[in-house]
Amino acid sequence: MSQNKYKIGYVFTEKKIKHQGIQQFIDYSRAHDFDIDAINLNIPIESQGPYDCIIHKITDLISKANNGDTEIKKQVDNFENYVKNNPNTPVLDPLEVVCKLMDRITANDLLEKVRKTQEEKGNALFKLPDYVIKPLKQEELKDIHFPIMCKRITACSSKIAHEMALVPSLDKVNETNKIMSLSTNKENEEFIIQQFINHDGILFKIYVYDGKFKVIVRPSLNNVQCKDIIFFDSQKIPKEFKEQKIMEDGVPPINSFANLTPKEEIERKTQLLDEDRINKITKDLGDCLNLTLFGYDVIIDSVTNDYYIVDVNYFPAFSGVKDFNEVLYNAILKKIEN
Ligand SMILES: Nc1ncnc2c1ncn2[C@@H]1O[C@H](COP(=O)(O)OP(=O)(O)OP(=O)(O)O)[C@@H](O)[C@H]1O
Ligand SMILES: O=P(O)(O)O[C@H]1[C@H](OP(=O)(O)O)[C@@H](OP(=O)(O)O)[C@@H](O)[C@@H](O)[C@@H]1OP(=O)(O)O
Ligand SMILES: [Mg+2]
Repeated sequence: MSQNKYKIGYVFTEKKIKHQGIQQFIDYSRAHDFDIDAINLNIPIESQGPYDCIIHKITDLISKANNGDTEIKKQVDNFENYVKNNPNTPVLDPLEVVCKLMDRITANDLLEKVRKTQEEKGNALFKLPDYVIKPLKQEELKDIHFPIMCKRITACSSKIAHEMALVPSLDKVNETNKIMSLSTNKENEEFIIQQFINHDGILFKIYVYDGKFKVIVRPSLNNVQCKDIIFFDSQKIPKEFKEQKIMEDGVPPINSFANLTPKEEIERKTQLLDEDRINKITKDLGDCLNLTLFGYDVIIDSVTNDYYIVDVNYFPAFSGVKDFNEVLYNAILKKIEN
């Protein structure tokens, strides 16, 4: 090993590693003189270090440990103890901040803090959809304005975190509860009941990496157009737009997601996104979150053109971000050398 090689340890799930981006980052780092390898959480980390820096998306394991998996809890404890006992080893990103994004209430509170500070300075650049935390019972939601999005409080790192429903009206609430409770068996589970904002089916994913950002335009849920509940897995929303197909009767097919949106409509909506405003929002969020890697989702209201942030994630996929490897590599170097 050459003298100036830094030793980097990582903790990512196999799913995350298989993502081209992460494997490419590991290859890039090795080619640029990092001695980078997976940390084995089943044996003492001390015996594998010392590390110059650790990178991770350990939320998956934390989520399983919190749900009672004792073997995985030992792995998480191993990691947490190492971090605690080696305070001079930089961790990208600090666990206590990353964990704040694991439930939608805490994440929303952080977003609200940023929104409020902007408002107090007379410069409110985004809104958050109103929400309440309630069980899915008709009698509990009598005063709510429909349509609503129903999301679980847990935000990430499990299948159920991404199961959600768009509920068009109060009379569909009990039926929604029946279906949502199939995967948890919790009849009285509380959900985030969030105002659905019509946004013409276009979502802007903002990937933030070491202060830089990249906007990716994605299909989203169409404006509410039917009386049925739409159950979906948020990780299975189409990630690309396809050519619009006109059916034989000349009418385009109705679809829950806007992946068939005509090019002109995507362009019209995309022109509404002001990069300068996104730059300012990104900076304010970055100052509050203090994370090297995160992402957030913006939609633009069809009627008012207001910007809404509907989600914030730690270490999203960064697909389509061309200089990701280089920027992350340099961010790690900066952490080590400062
Ligand atoms: N309040 C809302 N109004 C309109 N559309 C919404 C709203 N909230 C979410 N959506 C749509 O549903 C999608 C999934 O919601 P959200 O991002 O909260 O799920 P998630 O499971 O946290 O996603 P991720 O995979 O990014 O972690 C959003 O990307 C957006 O297309
Ligand atoms: O699976 P994908 O490539 O879509 O990546 C998703 C990522 O999964 P990963 O951790 O395996 O990367 C998700 O993490 P968890 O919420 O499940 O923890 C979440 O951050 C999504 O926002 C990412 O979607 P994207 O940012 O691309 O829309
Ligand atoms: Mg999202």
